[in-house]
Amino acid sequence: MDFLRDVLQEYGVRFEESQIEKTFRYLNELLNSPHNLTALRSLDSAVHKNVAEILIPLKHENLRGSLLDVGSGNGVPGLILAIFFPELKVTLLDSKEKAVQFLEHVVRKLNLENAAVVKERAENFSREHREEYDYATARAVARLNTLVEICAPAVRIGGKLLFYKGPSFEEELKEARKALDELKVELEEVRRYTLKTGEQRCLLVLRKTDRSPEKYPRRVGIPFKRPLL
Ligand SMILES: C[S@@+](CC[C@H](N)C(=O)[O-])C[C@H]1O[C@@H](n2cnc3c(N)ncnc32)[C@H](O)[C@@H]1O
Repeated sequence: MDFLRDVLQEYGVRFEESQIEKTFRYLNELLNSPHNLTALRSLDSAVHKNVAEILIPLKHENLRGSLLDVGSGNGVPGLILAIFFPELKVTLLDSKEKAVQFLEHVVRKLNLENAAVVKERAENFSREHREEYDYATARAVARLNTLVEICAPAVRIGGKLLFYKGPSFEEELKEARKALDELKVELEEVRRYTLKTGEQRCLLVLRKTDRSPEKYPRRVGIPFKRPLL
């Protein structure tokens, strides 16, 4: 736990002791999970990539309201955000059974009252929950044009989409022009940062400016197979 505390302090992330304890329990569950839900094998890299990477670009914010994490998988970023922003109500969405089982197990073990797990495809969920959420988040789920299509319809006008990306984000932004335009989303800010591991990361902050047309998202699989270009 000291290592986790030290790393977050080095990055200037503020925390309470109970959040460190919950995060440590989560990381242990993840690294010992029989479901093989992470490529990370050491606590060291998990602290940087699954915790610090998520909190660094949000360290000056106090997120509150409702948040939909699309393709939560091993719980990143949704579970971490639920731990560090207790005033957020987080929906952890994934379509895979083994991810959902793991997420439900961790939510129960950590007694995380502000997180709920849903097994569904994002294309269906966003269509059924139009304009409901203050935030949508995702990491390592799809390219930006696909993400915008499957996430934006669930976000309210004025709400934000927060996407964690690597150095290829500029190319993805160019490719997503049509998707942003069609789904009524604008790029607000790019928060770039470097992890102590040397990796360059960024958080794309986008804002929804108007209702997304009813025809989006298209049916399951199409935003991935035929992304808006
Ligand atoms: C590579 S994992 C990333 C997990 C986590 N977000 C992270 O950053 O480590 C991608 C996850 O997205 C989920 N996923 C992909 N497409 C999806 C969709 N259309 N609807 C719901 N979940 C989806 C997959 O089941 C998988 O668990």
